[in-house]
Formats: sequence, structure tokens, C-alpha cells
Amino acid sequence: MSTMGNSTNIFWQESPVGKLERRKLLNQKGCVVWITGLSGSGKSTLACSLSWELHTRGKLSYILDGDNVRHGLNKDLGFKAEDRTENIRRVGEVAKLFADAGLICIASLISPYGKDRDACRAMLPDAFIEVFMNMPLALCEERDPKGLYKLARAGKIKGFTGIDDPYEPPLNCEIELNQKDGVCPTPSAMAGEVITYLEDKGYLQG
Ligand SMILES: Nc1ncnc2c1ncn2[C@@H]1O[C@H](COP(=O)(O)OS(=O)(=O)O)[C@@H](OP(=O)(O)O)[C@H]1O
Ligand SMILES: Nc1ncnc2c1ncn2[C@@H]1O[C@H](COP(=O)(O)OP(=O)(O)O)[C@@H](O)[C@H]1O
Repeated sequence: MSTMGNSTNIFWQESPVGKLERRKLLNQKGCVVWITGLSGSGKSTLACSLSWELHTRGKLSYILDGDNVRHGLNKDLGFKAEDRTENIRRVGEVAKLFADAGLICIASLISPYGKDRDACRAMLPDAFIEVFMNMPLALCEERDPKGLYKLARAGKIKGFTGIDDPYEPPLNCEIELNQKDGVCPTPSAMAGEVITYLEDKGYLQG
């Protein structure tokens, strides 16, 4: 019996089918690929490319995209610091469930604060792969596919990451993706880098 947060008198319910059985069934090891970076850095593009590459290899993945999760589970949250922290905490908890289910969960969120990402890492020992989209702000702003940087520069969006809100680059990420000689690698090249990492670490085997 335990107490967690506001819940008292609660018990952990075991299941007859465990992580190892699911791993054998799916022939893969559940994990979380956590993609962090500025708006416009290419997080969603990489998430989609990676998910597709995994699919073609017969590997089951699922994308948790910040924009999408904010349409449902997190629609009560905005962009002030404590809302962003709660956003990351909830997505971390959901990602943990997906990883436990055996999926390769691809979380794609700005996740600007190091302590929030580290809290998710701590929830997922040996199953958290942090991917940093280390793209220059100037490139993200030039891309501006949703016109949000323009609005932020015009003062029409307050607290926009990279403009008047902080982004803390990771200090201990597993994979860092950046431009080579001023050129951004293709989405499939970036996905390939992540797949190589997953293969090398045994996540794509039962
Ligand atoms: N103020 C502000 N700052 C940053 N981003 C903003 C803001 N307002 C709206 N948006 C849009 O929300 C998307 C980011 O949501 P996230 O859940 O990933 O953000 S966070 O991790 O909680 O910081 C982000 O999507 P991406 O461009 O895909 O990163 C934006 O479309
Ligand atoms: N590797 C890439 N090479 C060229 N353009 C890219 C690349 N990745 C993303 N883009 C483009 O940059 C823009 C922002 O990408 P997106 O994946 O939406 O970023 P984020 O999810 O981080 O906001 C999109 O228009 C996308 O087509």
C-alpha cells in the first residue's frame, strides 16, 4: 500500500504479461526517443521520417508531438514556465507507458528546460534517448512554416521560445543533429543516424 501525490491507500496491480514477454512478441525493446529543439528546428519532420523508417523495418513506433498533444490531453496548458513543465511531465509519463508497452515512442516537443527533460530521463532508466536538433535560431526563423516567429518578433506572441523565452540546450544528449558546412542533413539522413543508434544499442531486437 502506498501514497502517491494526492492518492492514498493505493496498491500496485501486477500483470501476468510483462515487459519481457511484450519485447519477445514485438521483437523490439520499448524506449523513448525524445526530440528537443526550437520551433522550426525539424523535430516533427525527423519524428515522421524516423517513424516511417521504423515502420518499413517492421518496428512499431508512435509519435507524441507537442502540438498534437496540446489538442487533447494537454489542452488546459499554455506556454508559461509551469505549464511547459507540466506538459513535459505528462508527456514523459505517457511516453513511459508506451515504452513499457514495447513501442518505440517518439516524443517531439520543444521541451526547453533541462530539468524537465532530465526528470523524464530519470523516469526511463536505460530507455531514454535524447536527440537535440541543434539548428541555429536564424535557420528556424527563416523557415518559420507557421509564421509564429514573425508574430513573436512583432510582439503579437509573448513568451516565444528563442525570442523572449529561454531554451536550454542539452548537456548530456545521446544524439546531436546539426548542419554540416552550413547545410542541414536530409530528414532521412537524420532518421538514419537515430536508427543506427537504436540498432547499435539493441533496441531493434527482441
Ligand atoms: N509561446 C510559444 N513558444 C513556443 N511554441 C509555441 C508558442 N506558442 C505556440 N507555440 C506552438 O506550440 C508548439 C510547441 O509546443 P510544445 O508542447 O512542444 O512546447 S513546450 O515543450 O511545452 O515548450 C510549437 O510547435 P513546433 O513549431 O512544432 O515546435 C508552436 O507551434
Ligand atoms: N532536414 C530538413 N531539411 C530541410 N528542411 C527541413 C528539414 N527538417 C525540417 N525542415 C523544414 O523546416 C520546417 C520546420 O520543420 P518542423 O519539422 O515542422 O519543425 P518543428 O517540429 O521543430 O517545429 C518545415 O517546413 C520542414 O519542411
